Amino acid sequence: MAKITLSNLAHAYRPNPQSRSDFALKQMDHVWDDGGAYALLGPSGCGKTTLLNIISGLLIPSQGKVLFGEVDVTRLPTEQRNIAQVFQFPVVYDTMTVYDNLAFPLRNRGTEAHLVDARVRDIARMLGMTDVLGKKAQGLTADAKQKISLGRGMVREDVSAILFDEPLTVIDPHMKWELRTQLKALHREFGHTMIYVTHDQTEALTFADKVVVMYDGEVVQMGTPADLFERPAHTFVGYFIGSPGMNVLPAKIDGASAYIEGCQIPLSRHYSGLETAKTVEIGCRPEFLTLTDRPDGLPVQVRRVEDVGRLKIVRADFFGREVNIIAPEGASISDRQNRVVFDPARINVYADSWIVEGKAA
Ligand SMILES: Nc1ncnc2c1ncn2[C@@H]1O[C@H](COP(=O)(O)OP(=O)(O)OP(=O)(O)O)[C@@H](O)[C@H]1O
Repeated sequence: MAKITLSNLAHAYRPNPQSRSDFALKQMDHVWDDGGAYALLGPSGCGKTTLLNIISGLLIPSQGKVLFGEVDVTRLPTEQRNIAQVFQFPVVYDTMTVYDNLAFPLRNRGTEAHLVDARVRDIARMLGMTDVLGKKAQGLTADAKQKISLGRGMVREDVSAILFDEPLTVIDPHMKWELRTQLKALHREFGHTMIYVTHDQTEALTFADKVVVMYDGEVVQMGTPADLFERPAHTFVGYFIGSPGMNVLPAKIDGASAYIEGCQIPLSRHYSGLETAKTVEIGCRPEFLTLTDRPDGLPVQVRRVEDVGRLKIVRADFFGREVNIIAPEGASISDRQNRVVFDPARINVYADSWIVEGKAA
């Protein structure tokens, strides 16, 4: 296992990149902890695969270095990087038994038979595959085959990192939850450094200790699921994480107050120096807006209420913009509730899409 350092790293597919927009991966500096579980999360085309390919050795970056521990691997081919990889589609030998498939990476390295046996049985137990160890892979379902691929990825203890590229794509929806849970348990038990690429926020948030959110070739935030929820560093993280995402509204800020169409919204922190920003916005998650009939709330018009079981999502018009408000399951929503109140402690301020810290008010 190894710490992974990305130093001054950037990549352009075109030769002689001139401007920032020529880079599919914009310059980044990160250190990922030894034994950490990281998810690379972002929409299609944001650069996840480019970054993963640089880490796995499929791609040599146009700039910067990749270190595994203290070793510079930037130009080493994949087979010399001591990594395991799990892809979108199962990579298994159909004519071999499940046992032999799982044992393959260890036998390939000359591991002693009794150690192979112990490890294969351990992995099979964690994956719930003990009963099928003697069966040929041929004839197993796609789910079961992908479980074998996951197991093969995890079977070696001495890899620097395990890279997962959207590994649950072929898995039936009801099995996804189970496999995510198993992967998390495998990580807890074996402590590998893991990097998991996905565009699915649920997968990223349940699997990773740290989620690396990418947008337009850039890492816009690396944080725990709680960081991403509570303090999105960029408005994109606010939109992308959460269902529905954060409400982002243009506002004027004066000290510890935000103003929208002249209406005051109190803030819990004091802000200054925003005059030079091209855009100033406040962000507040639907969970921290309350629909009310209190006269001190701001005017809002309910357009639609979606009952999603555990809660209700209220879609409302707020000065010509849609805002989403989450109401409790049992809340009855009437015409009299035509006001909204923001929780001051849960409002973030953004200048040119990036969060502004502010000072204690
Ligand atoms: N071989 C290539 N040659 C030129 N441009 C490429 C190449 N591969 C990717 N790109 C471009 O680089 C950018 C990042 O692509 P990348 O595949 O890394 O994104 P991604 O986040 O993995 O997307 P997806 O989830 O769709 O796989 C995109 O604009 C893409 O068009």
